[in-house]
Amino acid sequence: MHIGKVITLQSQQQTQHWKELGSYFWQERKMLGIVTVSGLIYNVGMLAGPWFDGQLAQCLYDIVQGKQSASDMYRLCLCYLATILCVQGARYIKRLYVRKFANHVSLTMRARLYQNLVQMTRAAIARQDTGSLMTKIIADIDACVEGMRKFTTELFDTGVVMVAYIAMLLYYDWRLTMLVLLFPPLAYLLADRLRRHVARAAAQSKESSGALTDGTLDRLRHAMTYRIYGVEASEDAHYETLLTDYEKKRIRSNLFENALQPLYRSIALCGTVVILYEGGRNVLGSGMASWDIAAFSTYLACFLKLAVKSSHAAKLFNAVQKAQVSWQRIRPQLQESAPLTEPQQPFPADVLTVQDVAFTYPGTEMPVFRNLSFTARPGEIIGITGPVACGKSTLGRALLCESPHDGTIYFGSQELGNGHGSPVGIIGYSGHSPELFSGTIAENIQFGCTDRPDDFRAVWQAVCLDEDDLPDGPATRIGPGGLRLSGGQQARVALARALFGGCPVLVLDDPFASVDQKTEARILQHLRQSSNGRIILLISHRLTVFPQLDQVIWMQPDGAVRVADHAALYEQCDAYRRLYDLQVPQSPAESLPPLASLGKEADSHA
Ligand SMILES: Nc1ncnc2c1ncn2[C@@H]1O[C@H](COP(=O)(O)OP(=O)(O)OP(=O)(O)O)[C@@H](O)[C@H]1O
Repeated sequence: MHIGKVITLQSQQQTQHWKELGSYFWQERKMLGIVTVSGLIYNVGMLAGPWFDGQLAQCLYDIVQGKQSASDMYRLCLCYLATILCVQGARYIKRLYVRKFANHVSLTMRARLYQNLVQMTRAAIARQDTGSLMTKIIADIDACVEGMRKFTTELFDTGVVMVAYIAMLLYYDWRLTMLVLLFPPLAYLLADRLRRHVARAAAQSKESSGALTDGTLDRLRHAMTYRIYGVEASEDAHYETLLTDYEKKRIRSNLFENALQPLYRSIALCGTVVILYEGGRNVLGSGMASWDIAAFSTYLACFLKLAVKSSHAAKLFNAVQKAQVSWQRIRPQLQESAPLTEPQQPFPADVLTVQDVAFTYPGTEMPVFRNLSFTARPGEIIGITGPVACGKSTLGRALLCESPHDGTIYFGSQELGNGHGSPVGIIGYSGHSPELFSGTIAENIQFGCTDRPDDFRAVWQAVCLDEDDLPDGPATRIGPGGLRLSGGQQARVALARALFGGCPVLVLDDPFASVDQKTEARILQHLRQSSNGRIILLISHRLTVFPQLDQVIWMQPDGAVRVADHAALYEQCDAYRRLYDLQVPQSPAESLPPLASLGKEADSHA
């Protein structure tokens, strides 16, 4: 009963696989219609070749015997030529449309893959080696499409034509045909035996190619580090190992793929010996049938073509097997993905409510933090801090809801998605890496929001970029990854982009790590003045400005969290007090003016 269920489930899955694969054929049905018509003309027309060969041989014999003249031969040649032109024309159309079909399928698959990859969560991306992931998936798509192309081509070039050839052979001598047709199945049998090895060799070659891509990227990315630490030689030796492994596996895979073809062909061609003997007897009148030279010639030509075709069929099995293996691997990446949601801008300011949130990394037991509850009102700035590796960045990323967490996070009355990302346009994020694009500073800041040029100046000033000596101001080109800017400038451009984005909640992970304390205080003052009700969650190691914040989340290495304002935390939490005093020894908490009053001061100056 149990086994029965398993088999039913497997066959249902198999049917689903074929349905999904079949949908690609169905999408291209118009092209496949043209392929079918031209394929039938071409393949049925292929029978004309052996027939004309036989007729020409017979005509030559008759001319020698004086039964026919040279003009008969010319007429026959002209007919042959016209038939070849028609057949080859149909072949050209068929090939052209099979290629077009394969290209369309490849593009559809790549577009789906792209949609799925860009919608992968950060956690899922982090679990994969991007180099080998891309190499494997693209190679799998190519193998799958190649299998579909070969299948479509060979369905006509091999399938239809073989049926036609067999019919013709049977017509000439059915007993001899039954005998010689024993050989091609032997070639299939061998191909079937070897196909698993072929697929395995191809998979190993692909894996090795992925490892080599990763190795190359790693060697390039960390070239300077390897040089500084004197490990270049050992890294090069490791790279050499990868290269050798790739070479071995590639050769093995190529051997399996190409060297078997002549073997299949030789086996299929063994029937020729039998035809030469038995066919000769037929012509001499002592065989199983009575033949003239035309019949002998046509039969032999027909069989040779059939044998060559049957060796193609063996190769086709390998291609289809490879395509099946590739399809199973890429299928999850090719599922129809939800369309990307358009950002619903602007989301009005609202309250952020975090209730009993805990986060545990997949594969680990202990939560990085637990029981986190707080409410942030519009305009509030909330500091997040704690000892090294206590989970500050993890909390920042958890608020983006890309990985599943316990508890709930609400913005106003809307619950933010748990594990599939919060709706676009609510939470803005600026992480450790500035992720700048080559282009101008303005293009980086206005990224995705080019339709709001007026707000640009306010953001430019808020991050103190107006105080920097930039050669072309906002039009300064920053080079790939922003390499022409200092670390502090890169951090401020990334911050400006997050501010310009207009999300009502901003998570800023250590945005002031590369700026001096004066600039940090000034930026914070600007943020407060121009908040427009935006909630800012500020992750930082530096506590200098924390007395000015509305709330502080203190994270402990054991996963416990405390939420209070600076004064209360300073009073009640020894670890927080010690850290704060270490950084700001001479200034007790009360001595700093609250940030709200700084805003008012600035207003009154204005
Ligand atoms: N992808 C991950 N999978 C498993 N554990 C992780 C992952 N990322 C981080 N961690 C672990 O989670 C803990 C918190 O890391 P996190 O980067 O959030 O700390 P942090 O407080 O931001 O660190 P820092 O003070 O260095 O900025 C660390 O113990 C870290 O090893």
